[in-house]
Amino acid sequence: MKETIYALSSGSVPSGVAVIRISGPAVRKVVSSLCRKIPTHRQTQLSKLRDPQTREVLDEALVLYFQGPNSFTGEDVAEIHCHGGRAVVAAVLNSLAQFEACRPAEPGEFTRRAFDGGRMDLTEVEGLADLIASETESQRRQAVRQMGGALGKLYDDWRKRLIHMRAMIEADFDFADEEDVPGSVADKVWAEAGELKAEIEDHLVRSKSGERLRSGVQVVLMGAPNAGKSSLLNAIAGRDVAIVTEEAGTTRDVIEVHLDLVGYPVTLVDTAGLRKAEGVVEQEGIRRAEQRGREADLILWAVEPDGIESTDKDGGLPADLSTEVPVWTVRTKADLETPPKQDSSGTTIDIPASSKDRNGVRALFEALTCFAKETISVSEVPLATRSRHRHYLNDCLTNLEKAVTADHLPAELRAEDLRRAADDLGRITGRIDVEDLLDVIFRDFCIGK
Ligand SMILES: Nc1nc2c(ncn2[C@@H]2O[C@H](COP(=O)(O)OP(=O)(O)OP(=O)(O)O)[C@@H](O)[C@H]2O)c(=O)[nH]1
Repeated sequence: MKETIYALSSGSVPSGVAVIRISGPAVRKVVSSLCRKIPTHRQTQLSKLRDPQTREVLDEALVLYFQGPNSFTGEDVAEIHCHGGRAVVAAVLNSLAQFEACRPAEPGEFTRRAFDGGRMDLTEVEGLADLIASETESQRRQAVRQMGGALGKLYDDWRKRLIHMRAMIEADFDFADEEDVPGSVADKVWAEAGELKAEIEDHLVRSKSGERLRSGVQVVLMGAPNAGKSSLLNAIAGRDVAIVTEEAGTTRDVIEVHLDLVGYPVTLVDTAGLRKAEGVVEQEGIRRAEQRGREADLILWAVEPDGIESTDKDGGLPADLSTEVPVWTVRTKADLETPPKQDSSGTTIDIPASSKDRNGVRALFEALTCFAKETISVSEVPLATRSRHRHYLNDCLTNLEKAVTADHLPAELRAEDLRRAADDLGRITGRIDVEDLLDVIFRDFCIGK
């Protein structure tokens, strides 16, 4: 018999209220032992919780019961909303441990059971994980939509269309010898497959912003040592995230700060100053800095005013970076500029900013907010949000392309490519062999979810 699992599902204790969740076939037995009476399906019941052996009262709690399959996991589920004191929670968990059929849940195990029971597809599971991890308003909105099944439905619809196309082609060659089946069925199918391919391509292009919304727009601060990068990071973040000293080469590793710019997520990254470094640690820091620069959506290139001698000016922005990634020049330490320079009105954005008197920091903040908005452009249509989705969508496109263009090949082979394309979409929603993926996906969940 399947084990019944339990876990503290609310945050860390102590807290006002703690929620302990139980799921599995022994739920009715456990609940009736702890609080005598099982609540009506989906209704709350105020109960005295008692130790199953000693019958000592542990707490007075609200208990909810969801009869399977109409529950989150699809199994019988109970939730105990008790007081969130450490001793209370420990006592309730200890009581649950006394039942032979019960054991503590693994991270994400409730959701895993919901997936195994067909209550959620994989994109919904990922949406739920994203919702729990969401830090900004726009991330929350996207996650809610995905958790509600919008993305999974899109892929399921596409998959059904492909399955239908394949059925039409197979019917066409089954009846190829019969004269009354019009030969144009196949032509129509290949035209439809071409249309679907264009839809998926369009979806992939727009989904770049879905992925960015999930992970945050990557803005990387680069420049010579001592140019004022860490100070700028701290000034934009409004707190001391990075260490600032007068010594060149202070920042050795990559430092990240997650910002919520009016609802848009931005990851601002401080990096080691670029110069011809001698030491192994600094060289590695510079290698990491350049790597992050390559993955960036935007580089903020920090440049000190002329005449300041603190900077090693022998390292520049590598040429491949300045051509591949948009670069804004930020003239740091603007308070030291004499006389202050005028804003340049060239094609590159040039922003003077002083971390000391904060002049220009506001303007930089606003420019970054606009950049994040443009990069993310929150959309009402569902977008792919993970590289995993992108990977299978690309596989699907490759198979569709083969099917559509191979008009010199027998229809059986082309129909097989349609099947492969449908399977690729099935892998995104978890309808097709994804066993090896599940551990990776559920590993990100916390215990109790
Ligand atoms: N006057 C003035 N000094 C600044 C400003 N920003 C930074 N500094 C000073 O410049 C020095 C270097 O600043 P950091 O922010 O550590 O520079 P960095 O580019 O991160 O340096 P590395 O980590 O060595 O690459 C420190 O002494 C700061 O106090 C500024 O806006 N105005």
